[in-house]
Amino acid sequence: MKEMNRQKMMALVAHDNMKHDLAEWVDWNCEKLSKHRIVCTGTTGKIVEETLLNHSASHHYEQPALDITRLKSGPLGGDQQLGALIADERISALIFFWDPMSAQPHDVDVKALLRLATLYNVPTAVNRSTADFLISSPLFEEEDYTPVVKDYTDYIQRSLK
Ligand SMILES: O=C(CO)COP(=O)(O)O
Repeated sequence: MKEMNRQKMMALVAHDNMKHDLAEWVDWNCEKLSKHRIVCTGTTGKIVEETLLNHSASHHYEQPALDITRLKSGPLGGDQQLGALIADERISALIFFWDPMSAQPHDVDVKALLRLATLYNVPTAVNRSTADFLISSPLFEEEDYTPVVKDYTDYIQRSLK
């Protein structure tokens, strides 16, 4: 079932060398992000939550109740859990700062996550500039915009000899 656009389900993930970048981006976009539900892989989620809470404390305003779901850590299955949410069409956007300079033990899971995001036409940002474009797009706030998922009926009903 699709999530209501009014409150999106934003998936945020970063590899270890990119977590600092993601934390800065989250800090910068705190007010926009806090309005939405957030789902993260385990360690990323801890940093995202801390960043959002620190932001409101240091800017002296009351943070709206955060809705952050922390999945398992990526290498322990978190990428796959997130992939399952994408396959269920529950993710509105994926911000995934993957590390282009380090091999990951769960590289196949990373690839699978990015593949499903592409398959299900999930708006996906894999670096900060694209994440900036995504979150500042008028379509991001558009309640009626729903990415079209290709119709795979022919594939599902293909005849197998
Ligand atoms: O490995 C990851 C994405 O592939 C991220 O996992 P963590 O957020 O648990 O570090």
